[in-house]
Amino acid sequence: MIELRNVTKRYGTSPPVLENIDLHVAQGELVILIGPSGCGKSTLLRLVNRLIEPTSGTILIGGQDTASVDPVELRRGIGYVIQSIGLFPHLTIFENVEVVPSITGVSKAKRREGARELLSRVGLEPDTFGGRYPRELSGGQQQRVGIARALAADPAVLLMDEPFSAVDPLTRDALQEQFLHLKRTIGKTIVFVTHDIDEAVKLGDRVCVLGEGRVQQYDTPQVLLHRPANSFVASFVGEDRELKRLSKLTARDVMRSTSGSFERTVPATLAAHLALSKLLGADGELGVTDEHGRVIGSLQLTDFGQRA
Ligand SMILES: Nc1ncnc2c1ncn2[C@@H]1O[C@H](COP(=O)(O)OP(=O)(O)OP(=O)(O)O)[C@@H](O)[C@H]1O
Repeated sequence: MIELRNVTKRYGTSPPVLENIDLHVAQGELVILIGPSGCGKSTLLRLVNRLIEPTSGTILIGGQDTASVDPVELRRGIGYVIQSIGLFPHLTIFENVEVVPSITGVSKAKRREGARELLSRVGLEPDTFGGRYPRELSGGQQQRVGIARALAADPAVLLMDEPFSAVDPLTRDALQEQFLHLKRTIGKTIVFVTHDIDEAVKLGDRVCVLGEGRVQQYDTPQVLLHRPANSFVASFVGEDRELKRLSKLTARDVMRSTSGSFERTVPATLAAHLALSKLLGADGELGVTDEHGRVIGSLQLTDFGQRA
């Protein structure tokens, strides 16, 4: 769906920020861009919607070279959500969400219907929030409006630049959960920038680690955490990477199938890192039970290092 072919970007005469980048994002995929500050994450995102132009190389969306599309037209088909939300302060929440549909000539009734639907989807009750102004909303609520606005033009592609980084950890957690749910239902291709590895692991179908102008690794979170491609990635994902990896799995994913009776058991749906914690407090072995309480497997320490 989105393809970068041999893309290089340099600002002025400085060394390239991005050098010979090849990257493919499949239709409906959520790809996370992550890397140290200044490694070119936002630059890569802005190249996709042509807020900036590559020094060399080609960027395709849906097989079409973006250089051949009028930038304004291109951006109309790409939702863009940034950290400093950029809602219009003098417009109501409804009007903010309806900005693009009103430019493209959608009728007022249809616009409002769409805005109501989108606000509900991002967890804002339209009757409560639609008539308010941005200053009357919390940071997290404003961020939700930003997402609703980006979706209002029904773009095939969504670009998100650290959308949740300006809110407190609890709100961020709630936004992430809701966003995951939303993502499953909207079927958009999403490129999402973050500097937070936990967010990357939680949200990404695949994670692209950028550093020193190059793609250091582009893999699923599981592979990234279990088999970092080099020391740069290993140090970036952190010493606790195996625990992070387990947090994405359940007891069912790591158990060996067996029946029998066990003194201590955990449910199959328990996150694997929590099952490990229980195992460390138990003596040797744990049973794993299904939703009816039947033993379907067992866990030993050696089961936790196997899978990626
Ligand atoms: N318009 C510009 N002119 C010159 N240099 C720029 C410009 N925009 C970005 N840069 C430089 O390019 C590099 C990459 O910037 P970019 O914003 O893409 O990084 P980033 O990975 O998104 O960083 P952060 O995580 O800190 O937001 C930085 O060294 C930055 O100073």
